[in-house]
This record gives sequence, structure tokens and C-alpha cells, in this order.
Amino acid sequence: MANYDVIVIGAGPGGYVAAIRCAQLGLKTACVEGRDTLGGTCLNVGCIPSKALLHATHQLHEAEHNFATMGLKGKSPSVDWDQMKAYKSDVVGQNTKGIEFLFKKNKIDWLKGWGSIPEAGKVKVGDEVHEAKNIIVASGSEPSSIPGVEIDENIVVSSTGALELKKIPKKLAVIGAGVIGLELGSVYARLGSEVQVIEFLDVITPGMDAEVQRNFQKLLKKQGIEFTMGAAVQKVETTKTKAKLTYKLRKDDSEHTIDADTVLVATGRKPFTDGLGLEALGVEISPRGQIKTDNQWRTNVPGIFAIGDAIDGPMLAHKAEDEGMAAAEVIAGKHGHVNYDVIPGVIYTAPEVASVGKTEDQLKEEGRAYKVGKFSFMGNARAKAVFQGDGFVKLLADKDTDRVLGCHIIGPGAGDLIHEICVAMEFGASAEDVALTCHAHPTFSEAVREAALACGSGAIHA
Ligand SMILES: Cc1cc2nc3c(=O)[nH]c(=O)nc-3n(C[C@H](O)[C@H](O)[C@H](O)COP(=O)(O)OP(=O)(O)OC[C@H]3O[C@@H](n4cnc5c(N)ncnc54)[C@H](O)[C@@H]3O)c2cc1C
Ligand SMILES: NC(=O)c1ccc[n+]([C@@H]2O[C@H](COP(=O)([O-])OP(=O)(O)OC[C@H]3O[C@@H](n4cnc5c(N)ncnc54)[C@H](O)[C@@H]3O)[C@@H](O)[C@H]2O)c1
Repeated sequence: MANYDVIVIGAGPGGYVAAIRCAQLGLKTACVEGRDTLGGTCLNVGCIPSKALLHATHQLHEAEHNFATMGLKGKSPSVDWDQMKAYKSDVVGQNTKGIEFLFKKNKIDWLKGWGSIPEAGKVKVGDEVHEAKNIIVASGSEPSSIPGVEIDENIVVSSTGALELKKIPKKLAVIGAGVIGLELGSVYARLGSEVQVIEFLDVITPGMDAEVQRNFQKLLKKQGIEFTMGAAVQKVETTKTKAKLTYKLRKDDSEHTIDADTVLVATGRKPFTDGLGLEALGVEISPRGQIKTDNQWRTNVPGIFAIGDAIDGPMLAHKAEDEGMAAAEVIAGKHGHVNYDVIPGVIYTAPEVASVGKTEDQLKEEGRAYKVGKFSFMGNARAKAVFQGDGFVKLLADKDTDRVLGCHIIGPGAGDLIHEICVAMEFGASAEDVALTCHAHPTFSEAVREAALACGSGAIHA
């Protein structure tokens, strides 16, 4: 048994970042993690392995579709799936070991095992009970399924199983056209699977800017992904090697079936708080299973904080990290800050999709007068040189004050470009501020500046 200022439960991006910041602020810190490696969902079975597979398969796509045009002749590479998975695991290993190194460097104790909170101020791991002045719950989330669909991680898989399929399926059915469905759907489409996405709504990536949604779907269709929209999945039946998926079209209630080798269930994730003992402690939980907190990440039980996927808000690694840092600052008696209005969202397909701030629909709903500056990547020399002229940057600014209100990008490097606008929004910048900032040529970033120019006296290359 040991005494700590802070014990963090969970070593995902929320928990490990909270632990590091606590230690940096001079607090004696431990972090409990039940997995064999640190880094949580994100590093082990989320952000990092999926991006490794997206990278590898994007290279394959380039070789198959664009190399010859550039005079790079010869046979396209063949896929060694086991080696691709080994590369992915190696990337994961480098990152999880990196967190272990950071824990040692910051003198954070990793308490190995599954933790519970028998009472406020105490954390039990295995047979040991440790004392902590403060506890941060960062227990994350897990995949959720829908009625009639049972995940077996063999034929019917969650994202976790989809990162480790034994072989590349001939036909992959994806339930849900959200971020996971489209990123992993892209991976397998590039690997040659026939990919059919079945989505309940009439649009993909709910919550995104409507113009981006339409454009994105069109581009994914061009890449061979098939969409069945407005379809409610009823059930998935499996044999040893196959699945039969039944769905009803919402428009006419007609029932349809499709066969697939693998079904990926990508219908969202739910907070994971099993075994923590929160109910017995009287920690308030929302009907959606999220731990309730105030705006300083305090639960209703003194000394217990919660952050990341286990609480309200977008289930994103960087949101969890920001909350981790902020909760640590609060515990250390400082000011913790997260600006929930400026949290970017990125989909790492090709092209990438990124957004921050308000969508046009939200501004309309709010009755706020706004202007749109839009610029197509077709007018961006660098994008054309790398076969990525599809897509656009759309900047939304207040009609009267010119203040930047949101940005939606579909195109090359969108996930990096968006941060220029995040910074602009944090500083309360106007579209003109962005437009008057010199941007190096030839870069994708010039498209952001052109969109800002389009909010004023006009883009140059449009
Ligand atoms: C396939 C996939 C791809 C993703 N890609 C992205 C992306 O590109 N960008 C992005 O921003 N987000 C992405 N996400 C979402 C991202 O992974 C999560 O938002 C993020 O991991 C949440 O961090 P967290 O710290 O709250 O929880 P988690 O990362 O889920 O970590 C929680 C940790 O707590 C541990 N734990 C739970 N309970 C206990 C206990 N009682 N005792 C000990 N340990 C416990 C768990 O084992 C886990 O390791 C992706 C998710 C998936 C599934
Ligand atoms: N690049 C990233 O940032 C990234 C990548 C992967 C995952 N994530 C995070 O992980 C979380 C989970 O991702 P996700 O893609 O599973 O969830 P999601 O919420 O992004 O998408 C789920 C989709 O499934 C659809 N759906 C729900 N029920 C359905 C049904 N019965 N039949 C058909 N469609 C149905 C929804 O309408 C929605 O389009 C998200 O919150 C996301 O932020 C982020």
C-alpha cells in the first residue's frame, strides 16, 4: 500500500496525459492500467493501429493508381497481410513503450491491474489498497453493438477485431457510416475487399457539414465503396465462415439481405466503467452511461474526477488529453481550461476530412448571419501535383464582424490544415487576419488562405 496525491485509473490519452501533468506539477502520482500495455484504446486498438493501416493501404493505392502516370513503371506491390499487421503492431509497440518511458521519466508508478474505488480516497488494485487524495477516472469506452447483432470478433467484428482480421475479406459489410466505418472501410476497399456500408441515416458522418458529407460520400463511392442509406439493420446471422445481414429500408419498410465474409459493427462506442464500483460510491451516471462531472471535471463525490470517453462530449483522443491536462491543473490548485468550441474532428481517409467550429446548419439554426469563403483544391498547384485536387476548404465567418466561426475541409492534409483555423479561432481572429497572413507557396495551406480571401474581396486562383 502506498499514499499518493493522485491516482489515475486508466492509461489512455486522457489518463496518461493527466498522470504526466500531475507529476510535472509536483504531485505524487500513480496510474492504474489493466491492459498489458499503456496508451488505452487509442494507442492499442484505435487511433494508432488504424492510421498505420490507412498509411500502408494509401501507399498501395498510390502505387496502383498514380505511379505509372509519374513514370514509375513496373508491377504494383502485392499485399503481405501478415507483414502489414506486423508493421502496424510494431508502430503500436513503439508508441506504448514510449508512454512507459514517459512514466519512468516523470516518476509515475504504473499500478498494473484492474482498479476499483472501495471508498473515496482509496483505490484497490488486486489485493492492494492504495490511498489517494484525488482520483481521476479515465476508464474510456468500448464498442457498442445494436440489437440482433452479436460481436464475436471473428465473423462479426468491432473495430478491434477489424484491425486483426485473419485474412482480407472478399466482401465486408460495414454497419454505420461514421468515422470508424469509413476509415476501416477505406482500408479494406484499398486492399481489394468489396465494401458495402449500411447506414441508418440518409447522410454519412452525422454532425458534419452537409456539403462535406455529400462530397465525401461521392469521393468514397468513386473509390469503390458502396452505400446503402436509410437502412435499419435487423440482424446478422452467422455460419462458421459467413454472415447474412438483414436490413429494412426506412423509406418503404422493405426487407433485404446481403451475404458477407465479415461484418464490421461501427455504430458507436459507449463509456466503460465496469468494475470501478461507482454506483456503490454514489457517483452520478447519465442515462447514456457517462460519468457526470461539473465544468472542472469533478464528479459529485469529493476527490473523484472523471475525464475522456467516460464522460460527456466527443469521443476523441485530443479531447481526452485536454481534459487530462486541465483536471491535473485543477487538482494542483491552478486553472484548468478546455475550449469545447474549438475541438477539431478529423477523418483520416484519402482525402482527409477535417472540421472545427460551427457548421452552416448550426449557424442557420442559431439565426446568425454568416458568410462563406470556399476554395477548391483544383486551384491549388501542390494538390494537383499529388493527384489530390478533389475537395475544398470552406471557411465560415460572421457576416458583420468577419470573425471566424468554423472551417470544413475535405482534401489533402486536411487534418493538419485545420489547426491554422483552430489557432485563429482561439485568438478570435477574423477571416481577414487569415487572408493577410503570408502562406508559403506551393503548399496545401494556401487553399485555407484562399478560402479566407473568398470571405472578403475574393480568392486569387478561383
Ligand atoms: C478504431 C478507432 C480509431 C480511433 N481513431 C481516433 C483518431 O484517429 N483520433 C482520435 O482523436 N480518436 C480516435 N479514436 C477514439 C480514441 O481512441 C478515444 O477517444 C480515446 O482513446 C479516449 O481516451 P480515454 O483516455 O478516455 O480512454 P481509453 O483510450 O479508452 O483508455 C482507457 C483505459 O483505461 C483502462 N481501464 C478502464 N477501466 C480500468 C480499470 N478499472 N482499471 C484499470 N484500467 C482500466 C482501459 O484498459 C484503457 O486502457 C479511435 C477509436 C477507435 C476505436
Ligand atoms: N478519426 C477519428 O477521430 C476517429 C476514428 C475512429 C473513431 N473515432 C471515435 O470513435 C467513436 C466511435 O466511432 P463510430 O464510427 O463507431 O461511431 P460514430 O458515432 O462516428 O458513427 C456511428 C454511425 O453508425 C450509424 N448507426 C447507428 N446505429 C445504426 C444502425 N442500427 N444501423 C445502421 N447504422 C447505424 C450512425 O448513424 C452513425 O453514422 C466516435 O465517437 C469517434 O469520434 C474517432
